[in-house]
Amino acid sequence: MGYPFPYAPPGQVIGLLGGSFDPAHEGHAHITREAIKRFGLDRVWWMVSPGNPLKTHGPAPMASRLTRAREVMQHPRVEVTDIEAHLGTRYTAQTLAALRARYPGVRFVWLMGADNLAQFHLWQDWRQIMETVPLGVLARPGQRISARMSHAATLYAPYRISGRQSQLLGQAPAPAWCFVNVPMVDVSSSAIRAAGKWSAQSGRGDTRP
Ligand SMILES: Nc1ncnc2c1ncn2[C@@H]1O[C@H](COP(=O)(O)OP(=O)(O)OP(=O)(O)O)[C@@H](O)[C@H]1O
Ligand SMILES: O=C(O)c1ccc[n+]([C@@H]2O[C@H](COP(=O)([O-])O)[C@@H](O)[C@H]2O)c1
Repeated sequence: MGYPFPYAPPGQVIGLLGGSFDPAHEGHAHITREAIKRFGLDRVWWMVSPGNPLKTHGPAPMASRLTRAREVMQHPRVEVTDIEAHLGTRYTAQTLAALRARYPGVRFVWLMGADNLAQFHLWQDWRQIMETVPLGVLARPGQRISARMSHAATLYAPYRISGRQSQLLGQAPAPAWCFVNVPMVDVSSSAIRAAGKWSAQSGRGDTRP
């Protein structure tokens, strides 16, 4: 399976980090490195989204976001992709169904920052996602409590793997989720945009801190 779909043999554990990446920043790179370590992942694929269904503003063009993401994330075990644009999917449940059909035997783990767990119950078919793939959640500044108190965390409390056992997540049958309290990096794409360091039209910008 070639471009735009990375190769993955059956048995590999692939972390998927979906995001707008508008623009990508050190917070994304940091949680990716932590996820590889803490969840014992073979690889991580960034999936630069054609557009988050819950966000009202349109993101910068895909090409600019991909270019920036590849500058920010350079790691031998990470691929930056625009898979969803090629699959024609926007909703995560649809993306996961398409990927599982294309990669039989590959184990996918959905990765997210704690802010996304707090909102997860608003996603389309979120319970189906939960019942299909393990979920790896990484701490984010100001979001640890809301994530822990969230609807998803409460409903699926019996399926939580403790942070100390995070290495089990990749092989765990769904539903399974794990919150890891990693060191936090206080950066967001919205703060970078608000500081005028990323132009939504062209995607060109200076994202140096
Ligand atoms: N600093 C961070 N710490 C932990 N997780 C993060 C951080 N930044 C982004 N993430 C996570 O990365 C994924 C993609 O995030 P996204 O591309 O929306 O960036 P963002 O900084 O959250 O953007 P915005 O500020 O526009 O909402 C999400 O799961 C999000 O929770
Ligand atoms: O499927 C959904 O309903 C859904 C709702 C909100 C967000 N998502 C996905 O969550 C990921 C993070 O989105 P974002 O915009 O917060 O970076 C990205 O892959 C989105 O497609 C998915």
